[in-house]
Amino acid sequence: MLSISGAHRTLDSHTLFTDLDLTVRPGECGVVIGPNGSGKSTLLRCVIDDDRLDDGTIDVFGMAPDDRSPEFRALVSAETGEQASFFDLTITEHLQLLWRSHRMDIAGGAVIAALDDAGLADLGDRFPHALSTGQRQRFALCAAFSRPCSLLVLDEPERGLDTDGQNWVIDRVLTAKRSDTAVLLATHSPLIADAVADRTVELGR
Ligand SMILES: Nc1ncnc2c1ncn2[C@@H]1O[C@H](COP(=O)(O)OP(=O)(O)OP(=O)(O)O)[C@@H](O)[C@H]1O
Repeated sequence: MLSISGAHRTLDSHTLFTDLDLTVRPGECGVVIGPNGSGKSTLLRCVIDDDRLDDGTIDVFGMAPDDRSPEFRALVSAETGEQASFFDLTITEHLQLLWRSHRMDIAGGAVIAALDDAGLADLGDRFPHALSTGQRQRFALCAAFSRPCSLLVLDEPERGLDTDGQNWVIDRVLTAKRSDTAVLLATHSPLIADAVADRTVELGR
């Protein structure tokens, strides 16, 4: 379970959120909405230990956010638009590397099937820098969706995606929920929010 309690964060003397509580149980999706600059990414960054609350607590399946901890990183799969890539590895090789790190079986056609599911079946031999914006986003999400986790954190997964791509995101989030993954998602897409949210937090009000 993800439990955010009494969360407070001020940046440059501007309070982004205060006394914020949010609980997301396994199989549920918490959606964070609000205008540009309202603090959605900041909240998600606090959950994955890219930023720290000024006050309050975050509990991720019994752990405080700690990106130095292999146990914490095993719990959380995040796509926040800041993925680095190797210049000379194809997207298939990136996925194989990620899956090996999580002790997943890369034999057989599972990697190809995951790329196919993301609409990238014909692009497995491409380098990430040779993909379009939407294709790169599909690849980043494919990586986040395909590795095991207890909490999936997605920051504006709709970035660069066409309507088919947004429906794919919805499908993947609903699949994650069915497998008892907790999902925390920030979005500007009413299509995605309405389809997946069990509870919604609105920032900037
Ligand atoms: N590293 C930083 N240092 C100072 N201010 C920052 C930093 N990162 C973000 N901010 C500011 O914090 C506020 C919240 O930013 P954040 O990215 O969390 O908003 P957001 O709701 O995700 O916005 P968007 O919808 O545009 O993605 C903004 O005013 C932003 O300029």
